[in-house]
Amino acid sequence: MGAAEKKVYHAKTQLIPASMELKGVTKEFIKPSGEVHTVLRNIDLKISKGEFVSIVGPTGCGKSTTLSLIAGFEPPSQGEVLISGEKLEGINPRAACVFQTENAFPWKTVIDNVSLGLRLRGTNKGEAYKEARKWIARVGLTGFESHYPSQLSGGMRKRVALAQSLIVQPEILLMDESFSALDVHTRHLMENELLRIWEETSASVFFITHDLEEAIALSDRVIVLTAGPGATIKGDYQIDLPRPRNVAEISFDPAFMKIHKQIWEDLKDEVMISYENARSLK
Ligand SMILES: Nc1ncnc2c1ncn2[C@@H]1O[C@H](COP(=O)(O)OP(=O)(O)OP(=O)(O)O)[C@@H](O)[C@H]1O
Repeated sequence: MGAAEKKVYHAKTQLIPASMELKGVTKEFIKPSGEVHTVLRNIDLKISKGEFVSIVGPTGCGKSTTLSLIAGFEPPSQGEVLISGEKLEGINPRAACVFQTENAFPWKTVIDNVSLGLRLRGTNKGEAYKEARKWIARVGLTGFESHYPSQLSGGMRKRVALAQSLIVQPEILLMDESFSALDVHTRHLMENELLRIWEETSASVFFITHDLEEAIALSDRVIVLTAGPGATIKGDYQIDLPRPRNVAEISFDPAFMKIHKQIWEDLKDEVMISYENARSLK
């Protein structure tokens, strides 16, 4: 992205209302002992329409909890979650999720799995199948419409999961370690596939990963959470690497290495704190 374009991009993020926003969000859980466990403390985070934002942080710091708040699976204990400026109450209808585990129903064929979201929204079978075929083609699965998930590889099942989520044209795509179970080559293929499809849509993506390289390679911004309990945002990094990107190659770019070093300095400290906390509990 050139300097002029970058300026426009920043102006855009200021002018367009955030697609999703966490405003002063604290999340507490009650432990079985009755004790209050504060997971997130006073989080302020805005993600613009069309932005690709990844979140990294030590294990157990609250990344999935943040995703659950945006999805509306959990309400905040304090503060609010805004979706396109409106306070979220209950499940977020504008979001679709892709988790690490399989999304597809094993007893349904690829086309029935992919068309399901539209069928549940009342689209007739013919129309839903027509749209599903388009999405199956977009994720490179033409010819596999009648296969069952067990007849596909792990990477192909991830493609089904992507098509399943994207067919309903969500404004927000929530991804929780979606590719972490894949071998590195399939993972790079899927990451490139995701970027290609994302660039054709205006969806905002909130992506959880343990892998800092993956976060940088994919994202417009990388958020670093502190070690819990009571995690806060430690860093919010703009990733000004050119697009389109090839995730398998971008890590050789000197600009990539520079930002990686910078973010890792932040992340490393939190990983050490988390490790010390876990050791002191033993
Ligand atoms: N429903 C719940 N009830 C009680 N505690 C919970 C609940 N969900 C999450 N937690 C706690 O909140 C903390 C943060 O969990 P979360 O899964 O959000 O972390 P994470 O950063 O996604 O972890 P990981 O990197 O290991 O996937 C953990 O201590 C977890 O035990």
